[in-house]
Amino acid sequence: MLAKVNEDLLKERKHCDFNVLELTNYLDGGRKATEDRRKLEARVLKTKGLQDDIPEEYLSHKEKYENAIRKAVTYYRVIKETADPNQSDEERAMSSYRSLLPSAVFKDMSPFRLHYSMFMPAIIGQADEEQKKYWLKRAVNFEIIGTYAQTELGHGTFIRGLETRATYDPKTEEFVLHSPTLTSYKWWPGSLAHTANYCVVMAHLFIKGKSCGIQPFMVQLRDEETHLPLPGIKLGEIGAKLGFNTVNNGFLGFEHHRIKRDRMLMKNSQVLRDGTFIKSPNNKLAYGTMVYVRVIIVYGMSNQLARSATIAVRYSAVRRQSPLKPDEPEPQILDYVTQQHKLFIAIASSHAIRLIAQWLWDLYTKVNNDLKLGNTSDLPELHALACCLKAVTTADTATMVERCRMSCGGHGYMLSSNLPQIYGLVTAACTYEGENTVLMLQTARSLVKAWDWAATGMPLGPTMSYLKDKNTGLERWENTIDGIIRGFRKVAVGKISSAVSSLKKYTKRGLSPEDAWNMSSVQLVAAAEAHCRAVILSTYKSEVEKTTTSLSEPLRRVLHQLVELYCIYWALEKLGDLLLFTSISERDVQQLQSTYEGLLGKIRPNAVGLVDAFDFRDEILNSTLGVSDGRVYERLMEEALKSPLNAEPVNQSFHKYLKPFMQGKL
Ligand SMILES: CCCCCCCCCCCCCCCCCCCCCC(=O)SCCNC(=O)CCNC(=O)[C@H](O)C(C)(C)COP(=O)(O)OP(=O)(O)OC[C@H]1O[C@@H](n2cnc3c(N)ncnc32)[C@H](O)[C@@H]1OP(=O)(O)O
Ligand SMILES: Cc1cc2nc3c(=O)[nH]c(=O)nc-3n(C[C@H](O)[C@H](O)[C@H](O)COP(=O)(O)OP(=O)(O)OC[C@H]3O[C@@H](n4cnc5c(N)ncnc54)[C@H](O)[C@@H]3O)c2cc1C
Repeated sequence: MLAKVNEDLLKERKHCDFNVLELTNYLDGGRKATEDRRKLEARVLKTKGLQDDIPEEYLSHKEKYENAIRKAVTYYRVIKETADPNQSDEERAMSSYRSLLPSAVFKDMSPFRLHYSMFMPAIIGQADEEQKKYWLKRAVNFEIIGTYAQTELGHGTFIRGLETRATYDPKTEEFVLHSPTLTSYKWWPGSLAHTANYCVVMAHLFIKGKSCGIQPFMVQLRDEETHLPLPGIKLGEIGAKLGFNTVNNGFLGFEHHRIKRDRMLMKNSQVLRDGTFIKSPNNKLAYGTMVYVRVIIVYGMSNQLARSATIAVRYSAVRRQSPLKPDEPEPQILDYVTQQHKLFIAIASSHAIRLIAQWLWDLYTKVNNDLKLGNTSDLPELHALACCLKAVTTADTATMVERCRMSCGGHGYMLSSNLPQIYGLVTAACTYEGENTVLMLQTARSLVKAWDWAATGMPLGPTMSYLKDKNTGLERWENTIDGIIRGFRKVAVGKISSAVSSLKKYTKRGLSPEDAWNMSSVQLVAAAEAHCRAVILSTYKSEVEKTTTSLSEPLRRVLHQLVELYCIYWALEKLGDLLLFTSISERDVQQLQSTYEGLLGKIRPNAVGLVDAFDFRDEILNSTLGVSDGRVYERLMEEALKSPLNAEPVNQSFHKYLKPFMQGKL
């Protein structure tokens, strides 16, 4: 017998005034894409062995890892079997980044995540053609499992400060890898501890006593048969963390470990047999894997935010609490406007971030194609954008996921809601792949440069060209989306101008450029954020306009409402900035506030439809609160009963401790 669907959810679905499937197709990129995704999900998720007998949270640290490996091999075997035979190795390596299927299998994260997210991208971006052909085939077929080891115990951010040495020995045509200090131990790489047997290691290359910068090396870590670490290689796990507990983050030290010359990945720089070093056309190309991951992280954020919003909105439609009016039944908590304020921005942000991610991916692809032709001119703009978009979208997502969790009250605190685990995953993204403040300062560096170029009439990249408009006069504020976008650009111009003035002020006082930079860095980060917000708002709006022309009128209307909600939300959030740098008036603000409240009311009847359209299977949500049938209380009880403590009516600790304690015998 089919389980009954919660009445409130049924009603919500009836009231939705747009076609939910049409939105799903739009989000997937077409009807066929939805069908293919659903088919793949159905096929993979019916595989035996992907489910947990005991919820992951009740396992020990060691059992969690072993269980994750058990599921990972089953999962990736099916993924291998379902791969499109017409795809090249490179396409197969890059095809997984949008899929949320792993979320259905791992409540935390796959211990093979780094193999896909960094190891294979590093081969593609750093290996020469011959190396790529060899290593990628082995990696795609899972003959080897790899990771990317860059961060050390002593340095994560400052890559040039990495201490692991690769010294070239021309006599034997080998590199000698060595970790001279405790702080030079690699520390953090996912899969490194007990999973990976190969690794791309970033190390400081020395030839004849001369530094040749940080370079990538393909290093075998473990014997392919016994899985024992090779001589001269020390490996281990770094211990329990806030999240990522099935990712197997590890440490790695080298003791004069020798590898052949052809193990340096030589797409960009090369070392010839006699030790001649051929420099890369641009020394930042060795950082290319990081740029790729920053781009896909943005995409990942939109997915994780969509998952969290789905859980919280469905729960809010089912949960009833405190009568609004005396003598009336308790309303669904989704009827509280404060609840709508917490949740609808998460839906809108997921849409905004998804479109930005696609746009950034297109730019990344273009710049990479240019690099193949030797043209590096757009690399700085891509780097500046990837840095600030990674930082702002991860920070916003972490804030909003946490807000989704809190919006579910006490039940949101349960691991069975999955919101705490999603928070654990997304807050990590604020740190990994470039700590957010550090990345914002990279964008600020480009903005300061662009500011000077604008002053001398030099051409600027498309996303910074608005800096040419140095008109500091306060033009009339316009309470429209375009007016808000112009306002945010004004804020960015104002903040960059202030930061540049601050740099000048401190250097005039005799500070070195570095100290002046450090003193101005709070303002520089604020300027980078303002620029990033202006880019996000304008891109979200223009991408929605570009991509919705063939959609039905009701769907277009709802997608435009989300754009409007998003822009006004941020205008109200950043009111102080707008008051400082634009001519917005109190009356304009009151009007924006009331439009915002009106928008919450317009979106309210479609809220469940909007999250249903993300089309997450229950397995992918993996949440007692987000279930599509809304039977939240039944699920909470079912999950509670799985607690190992409920297996016996009296726990042994009663006899051992409680009873003697209460009887004064202990
Ligand atoms: C998809 C769905 C999945 C669903 C699953 C659900 C999951 C939940 C959701 C998540 C989904 C996602 C999935 C992924 C998962 C991954 C797992 C974890 C992976 C974590 C891996 C790591 O964590 S791995 C280590 C990363 N570790 C860093 O990230 C170090 C930062 N540190 C630097 O990156 C440099 O240290 C730093 C600061 C630039 C200074 O570098 P530096 O000192 O050498 O450079 P300077 O500052 O002096 O700058 C000198 C000039 O270089 C220019 N420039 C600098 N970088 C450049 C570059 N890259 N490209 C071009 N140009 C560049 C700059 O703009 C200057 O240009 P100019 O001179 O013209 O001004
Ligand atoms: C879950 C997770 C997974 C990871 N996976 C991997 C992996 O697979 N491979 C890998 O190589 N690494 C990995 N890392 C490491 C990660 O890339 C680094 O932790 C990250 O780059 C930050 O470096 P850090 O830890 O040295 O922080 P620090 O740089 O020490 O940051 C500490 C503080 O110092 C500030 N700070 C540092 N430098 C500056 C500056 N120049 N200006 C202003 N403020 C500054 C930062 O803003 C921050 O507030 C992972 C990390 C995490 C958390």
